[in-house]
Amino acid sequence: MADVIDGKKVAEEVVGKVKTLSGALHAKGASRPGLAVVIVGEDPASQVYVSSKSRTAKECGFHSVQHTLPADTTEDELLGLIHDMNADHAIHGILVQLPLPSHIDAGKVIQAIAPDKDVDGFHFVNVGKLGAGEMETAFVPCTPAGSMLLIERVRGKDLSGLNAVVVGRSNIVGKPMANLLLAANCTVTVAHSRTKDLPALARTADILVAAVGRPEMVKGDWVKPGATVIDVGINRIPAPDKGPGKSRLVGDVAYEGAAQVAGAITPVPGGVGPMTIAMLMANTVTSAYLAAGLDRPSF
Ligand SMILES: NC(=O)C1=CN([C@@H]2O[C@H](COP(=O)(O)OP(=O)(O)OC[C@H]3O[C@@H](n4cnc5c(N)ncnc54)[C@H](OP(=O)(O)O)[C@@H]3O)[C@@H](O)[C@H]2O)C=CC1
Ligand SMILES: Nc1nc(=O)c2c([nH]1)NC[C@@H]1CN(c3ccc(C(=O)N[C@@H](CCC(=O)O)C(=O)O)cc3)C=[N+]21
Repeated sequence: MADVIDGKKVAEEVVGKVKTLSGALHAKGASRPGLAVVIVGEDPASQVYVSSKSRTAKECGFHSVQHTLPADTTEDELLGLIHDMNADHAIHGILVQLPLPSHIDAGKVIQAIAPDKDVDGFHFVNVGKLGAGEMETAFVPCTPAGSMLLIERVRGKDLSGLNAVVVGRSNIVGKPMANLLLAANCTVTVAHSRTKDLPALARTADILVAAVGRPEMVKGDWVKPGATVIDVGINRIPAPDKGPGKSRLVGDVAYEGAAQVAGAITPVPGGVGPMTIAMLMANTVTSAYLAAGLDRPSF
């Protein structure tokens, strides 16, 4: 049976480190890290994540601001808010919760965030820095960054020569994940909906990352014995066994089968999800250190 990678525990360790760094910044006379989270509309799933982000930010000793805007907020109003936060010295990190309502151009909004406050790592400046290996000043997207920390916990920091397969090529997970693994000297293959014979490809992976958004798609017989399996998927599916109208959270990996074969595997919940929030805090404290002219902390 695979080792279960406890993302909740590693996330708590990261948050503990952020707390210490945040306190040290205060002791140096610099302003404490400030994180602003913006949510447009009433999507209940988004609200759960957003309140969890705000709670963790406060736990880290951050100045934490949450803007909950009505669903009919115009693009110009949102751009105006971002403009103000870009100029606000108390704010070191800006996160606009995705998805946005369809009348707002999400791409335009993301590119309006100052790159040095873009703690999601979605701005083209940060995308480019990651692609070019400029890691000293880049903000790396939180989910792939957190997944890398989990992989390093299992395999150590030297991943040289390992075969990595990333299933999914989104800008927020798949592509940055592939870039991080490449920067760590893995041989990386990125799979997507047009990939031929995905099960056979997946079986070549020493490190298999599933970021597809399809509940339990990756089966046990897709997994190479001993592989490290990182399940990024967060899918809420009906669970009539728990009662009428009840639901359950599952990943993109069929956990029971995969855990029979893998060397180590992340559970859902309690795997990558908590790491995403922890890395948001890490990016925000990093932004505050860089704004204060201090060395970049490492995680
Ligand atoms: N744990 C966390 O903190 C986070 C979790 N997530 C979760 O991760 C998952 C992925 O998110 P995200 O990257 O935003 O999703 P997207 O929908 O943006 O991307 C999904 C990717 O999977 C590919 N894909 C879809 N179907 C198949 C298939 N049958 N075979 C192979 N590839 C396929 C798509 O291919 P193509 O490009 O060809 O369409 C696409 O590249 C979701 O479950 C999401 O909820 C997301 C962000 C954070
Ligand atoms: N600008 C932006 N940045 C994001 O990082 C971003 C976003 N928009 N939109 C939505 C996705 C999704 N996301 C998650 C964060 C934490 C958990 C998480 O903590 N999950 C818990 C379970 C939570 C539950 O029970 O629902 C776990 O996996 O254990 C999941 C998903 C961040 N996202």
